[in-house]
Amino acid sequence: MKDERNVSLPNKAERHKLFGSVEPGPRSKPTKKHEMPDLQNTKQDFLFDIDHVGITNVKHPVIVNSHVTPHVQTTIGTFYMTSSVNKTHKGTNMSRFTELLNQYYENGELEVSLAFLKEFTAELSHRLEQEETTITVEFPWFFERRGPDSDKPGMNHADAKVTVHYHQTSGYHYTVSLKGTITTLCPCSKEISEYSAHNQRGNVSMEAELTGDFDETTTDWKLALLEAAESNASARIHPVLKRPDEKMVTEQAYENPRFVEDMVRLVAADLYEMPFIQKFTVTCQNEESIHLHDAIATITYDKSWHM
Ligand SMILES: Nc1nc2c(ncn2[C@@H]2O[C@H](COP(=O)(O)OP(=O)(O)OP(=O)(O)O)[C@@H](O)[C@H]2O)c(=O)[nH]1
Repeated sequence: MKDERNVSLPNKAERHKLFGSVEPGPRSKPTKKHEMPDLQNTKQDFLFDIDHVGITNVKHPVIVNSHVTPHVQTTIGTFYMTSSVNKTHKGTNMSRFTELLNQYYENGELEVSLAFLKEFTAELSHRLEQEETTITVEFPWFFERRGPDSDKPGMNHADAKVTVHYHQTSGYHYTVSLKGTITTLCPCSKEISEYSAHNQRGNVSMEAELTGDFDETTTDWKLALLEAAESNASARIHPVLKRPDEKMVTEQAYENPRFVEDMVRLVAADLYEMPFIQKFTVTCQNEESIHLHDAIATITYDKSWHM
């Protein structure tokens, strides 16, 4: 009996034609770079200066250094790279962003440090002949976490983000962010219930503007922000917990109940005490275990308000 599933295939070129591919049409435009019009470099009055123009959502392998284990990690960075454009220029030269990124990568220098990003933004500003450049890199940061009793290790992670803004006359400006995860136990539930208290996974997001003299060789900003969130939580999150560990974190959470309001105020106090932070925003969002909705609280504070 004939097998209906057997088909007689035309070759690949014929298949492409079958599905709509056509022969190339006549070519009239130049193919050599020096003969091509360079629209983005047109100079005339284009009405407005542009604050930021460039490329975003660029994924690239990067190296992250950390003051805790693992000290060096390769991860994926998502880049946002822009320059200013003066109103006398039509546009920026977008190929130069990824061209420079690749150049640093090939030289083995593509690490997410303030030192690297300072060099990158200044070089980009020079190559684009523009006054200001901004680079933001978002990346997952991994850190080892051990069980509180068993000392068994595992890997946790937090979402990190760093922005360096360069201006040819006023210099550099740094902003860092970290979103970490914690346990919170509800103080109200503990107070009113005969037994137990509901608890939840809380997400603490911190964004901080660093002072110009911040020294990344002595302070790991990722670790400082993580500690601000975790040390004020009902309990830390762990990848590996044996029963004695589980008992410890459960009891610790019961002894340290926190509302979202408590969390943002306690984290704000720690960030306020860090001399290398100029301004910060902290948000705590709890994935409530007794609701479908989340609870949320935010504080923004600028130390210059009270100078
Ligand atoms: N300015 C601008 N460029 C765009 C836009 N959309 C795409 N392009 C990019 O234009 C780039 C090519 O322009 P340039 O980077 O100036 O290329 P080029 O002139 O050959 O490069 P240089 O010799 O370095 O000046 C490509 O990388 C495209 O991605 C846009 O909206 N604005």
